[in-house]
Amino acid sequence: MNVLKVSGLTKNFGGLCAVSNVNMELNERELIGLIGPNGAGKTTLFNLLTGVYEPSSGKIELNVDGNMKSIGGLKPYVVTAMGLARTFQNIRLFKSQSVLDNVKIAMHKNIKYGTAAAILRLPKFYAEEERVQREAEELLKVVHLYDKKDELAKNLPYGEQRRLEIARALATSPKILFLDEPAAGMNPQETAELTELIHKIKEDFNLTVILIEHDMSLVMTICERIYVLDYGKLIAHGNPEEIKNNPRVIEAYLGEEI
Ligand SMILES: Nc1ncnc2c1ncn2[C@@H]1O[C@H](COP(=O)(O)OP(=O)(O)OP(=O)(O)O)[C@@H](O)[C@H]1O
Repeated sequence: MNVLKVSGLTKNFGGLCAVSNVNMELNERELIGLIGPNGAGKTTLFNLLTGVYEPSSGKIELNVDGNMKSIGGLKPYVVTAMGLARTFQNIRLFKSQSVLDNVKIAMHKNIKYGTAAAILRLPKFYAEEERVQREAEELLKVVHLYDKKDELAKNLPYGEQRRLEIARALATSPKILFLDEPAAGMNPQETAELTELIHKIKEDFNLTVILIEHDMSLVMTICERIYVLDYGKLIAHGNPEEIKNNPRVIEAYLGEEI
């Protein structure tokens, strides 16, 4: 079943067509790769799908309880509340907050007490705070950061900051998780661990995952389907074997390395 459907999606920046007439379908519990050379339009496509940019034209539809609803042009916080969560190419954390607080802040949309309960410190407030604390700690265990929960985010090594971003995205209870270059800056050992982690969270949280990545070992290991962008246009789509052997993709992006 489609969870997200993209038809004729286009984004122009002045005279530049960064995303051009893209069609794409994401199914339930799929792990999808989005690859292509620098400047191909991958991040722009993520920005369109997650409400950061308004499309110049085309349609983005999300499956909401079995009905496809148009979400193109909705604000990022609305799209997040509908179940789309993402991480960014440039890590965005509250650097001077603790690791645990970073996750708790991301859970705010799920907090179920009102302002009065918070000001008056009603029992509901404490019960809810306890639940948030417990769930945030569980998420930190999932991304193997529980031992670092009291450290400031800025003091974590780069690879751990990327995992914390994933925990923050999971804290919004997504249906679809968008990961923008999750392995950037990681060494091969960290990349291998991340590959396993992404696969595990997809299974455990029943997620559809779409990731932008230049590390082909990660992409070819875990992605079931891959879309390839070049100069804003989709030039190929298929399983890893088909993509590795596609002459157009080899010419535009992969070269002889795969
Ligand atoms: N806000 C913007 N205003 C103008 N041009 C933009 C804007 N954002 C992106 N572009 C241009 O759109 C094109 C696609 O950029 P984008 O960042 O989406 O590519 P990418 O495939 O994610 O690249 P990379 O792999 O280097 O991250 C580039 O030519 C870029 O310069």
